[in-house]
Amino acid sequence: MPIPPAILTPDFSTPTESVYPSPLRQTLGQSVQYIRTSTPPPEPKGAHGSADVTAQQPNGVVLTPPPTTVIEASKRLAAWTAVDRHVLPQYKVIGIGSGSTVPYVVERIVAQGREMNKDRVFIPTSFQSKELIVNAHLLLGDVDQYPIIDITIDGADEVDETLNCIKGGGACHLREKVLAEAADTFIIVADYRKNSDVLGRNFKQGVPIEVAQFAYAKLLQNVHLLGSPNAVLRMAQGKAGPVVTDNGNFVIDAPFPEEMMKDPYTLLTRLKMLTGVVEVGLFCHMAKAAYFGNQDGSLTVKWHDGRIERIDAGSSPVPQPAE
Ligand SMILES: O=C(CO)[C@H](O)[C@H](O)COP(=O)(O)O
Repeated sequence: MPIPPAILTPDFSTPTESVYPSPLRQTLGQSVQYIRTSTPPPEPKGAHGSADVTAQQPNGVVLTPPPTTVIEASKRLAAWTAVDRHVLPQYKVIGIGSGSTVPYVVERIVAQGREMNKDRVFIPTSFQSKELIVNAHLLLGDVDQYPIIDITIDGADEVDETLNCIKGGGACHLREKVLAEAADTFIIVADYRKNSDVLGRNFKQGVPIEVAQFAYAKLLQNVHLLGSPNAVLRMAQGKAGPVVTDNGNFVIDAPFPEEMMKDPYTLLTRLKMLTGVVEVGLFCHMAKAAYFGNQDGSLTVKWHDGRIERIDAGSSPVPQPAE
């Protein structure tokens, strides 16, 4: 096919610096009212949590709407405390997870100030977190530019007593796992509903398994045989057909019996051996700590070495580094 004449004209072939278009979105430091996200709005009823925190920035800019429910307040408490303790000034490459808790992480990072953030780069785990980063006017990078990350902070669907997690409720677990693995420090933030002893007790929908599209029917059969007879292909809402991930794959949700969930590492390795599986939403022994905001405004922090820390209501966020 002949090349259209417009492409051959000199103006189009060699743009110089002065002819590059300016970005359509504002750059770091310009004012913004809200971080826009695809996160659903907080549930309408329920009391405020006792988290005594506001989203007000020093310059008066409000970045996310204040939580209107205990659950939202708990998410924010966990996110803010984890950022205060773990996102240290010397950290320059920061992985941003996905889900409804992560906007509070970004909000708190923005509150560290323009000076602190101006030479940091932020790596997204999904379309959603890319939007969060761009809308907060932070510098966007990718894991292929920055395969070593100082810290990644992410949500979770459920966390057990030894910090194994189910992730992938938002179908982002492939990129989330890559960024968790690439990070020197991986921190989980969540509300109290995610704090569990055994995976699958609270999050009943099953282990999310991202699979190549053409292999899904065969994989469903295999996952049934492996011990999850009720495994299903995740269907989209607002679209006919299955959920398609940011990577163009399908997701199978596979609930397994508690006996199998008590040993998530064995289950993970068995699932990963199935041909056509791209990634499994079981994160085993990856997190350094998990922060849970509680209903009463306190926090529970589970550490990788088995320690469980309690932070009383009203004493957090406290900017005391834990490492
Ligand atoms: O794994 C995820 C997305 O794939 C999320 O981190 C997980 O679903 C938790 O989300 P939320 O913060 O909304 O509870």
